[in-house]
Amino acid sequence: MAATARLISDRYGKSRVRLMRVTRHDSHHDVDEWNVQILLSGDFETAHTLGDNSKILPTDTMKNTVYYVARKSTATSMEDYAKELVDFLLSRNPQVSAAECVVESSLWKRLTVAGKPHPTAFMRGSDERQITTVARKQGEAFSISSGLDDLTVMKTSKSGFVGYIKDELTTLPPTTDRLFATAMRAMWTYTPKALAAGIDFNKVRTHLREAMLATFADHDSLSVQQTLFAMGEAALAHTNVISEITLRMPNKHQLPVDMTRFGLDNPNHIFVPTDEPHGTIEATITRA
Ligand SMILES: O=c1[nH]c(=O)c2[nH]c(=O)[nH]c2[nH]1
Repeated sequence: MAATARLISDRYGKSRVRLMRVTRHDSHHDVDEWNVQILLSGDFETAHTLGDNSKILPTDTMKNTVYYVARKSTATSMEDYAKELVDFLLSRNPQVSAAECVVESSLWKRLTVAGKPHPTAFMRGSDERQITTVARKQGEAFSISSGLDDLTVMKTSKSGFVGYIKDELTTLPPTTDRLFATAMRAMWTYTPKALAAGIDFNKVRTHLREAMLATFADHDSLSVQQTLFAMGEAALAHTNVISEITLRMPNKHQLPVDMTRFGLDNPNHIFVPTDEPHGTIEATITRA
């Protein structure tokens, strides 16, 4: 019988493989909590069309590989760990043409006990997650994007929004003094040149995060769009190891409460925090 359908693209793998890594130094321990996804592309057509699994590495084996490579690895960054995982899978599986690994790291902070950081006790940090996507095709170089998500920040000054389109559906009042709250996502792409030369991924991440947060705090914001661009510009100005950055900043509106009903004024004092609906502002920024 003639085929009635054709496979255009496919990949498969394991998602949400959770891993806690404890690095034991004599004086203290360090912990990393990672959520790993690994996806493979390659010669898998007959698995889809004929049910032939002879070229299929089971996703269960991929899950085991995540733990195996973590046990063997001495990588101090999730980027370097992900490179090892991708290389391990590519080198043992000629049927695989490309592998992509995404690692998301949750924050654990050292517990403070009697005013001192505890060497072996930790507290879950904020919702912020650190992210990396590491991919490689057989015989080619790595491509790596890293970033963070759900970094929730707010500023209570230097934010306004005026001069926008007004039509018969406009109800938003203009303001030169509002709260600006967001849970930002930022993903930046490393240049091939920097990747070939070697990168201290943890150091770059710390510095980019600080540069963006400093801009967020001090920027005289005429809109989320303008501040987002300024933050991306600051990140690019900070280091030449990245070529572009994509920022997404939901506008977590804080609505001033109408107090006139109670005979009170409200000089930007009492707000209702809202999660939804929220504005979504995103942009990708590169060097001019
Ligand atoms: O900074 C903002 N950008 C917008 O596009 C927008 N739209 C809106 O209703 N409020 C805001 N604020």
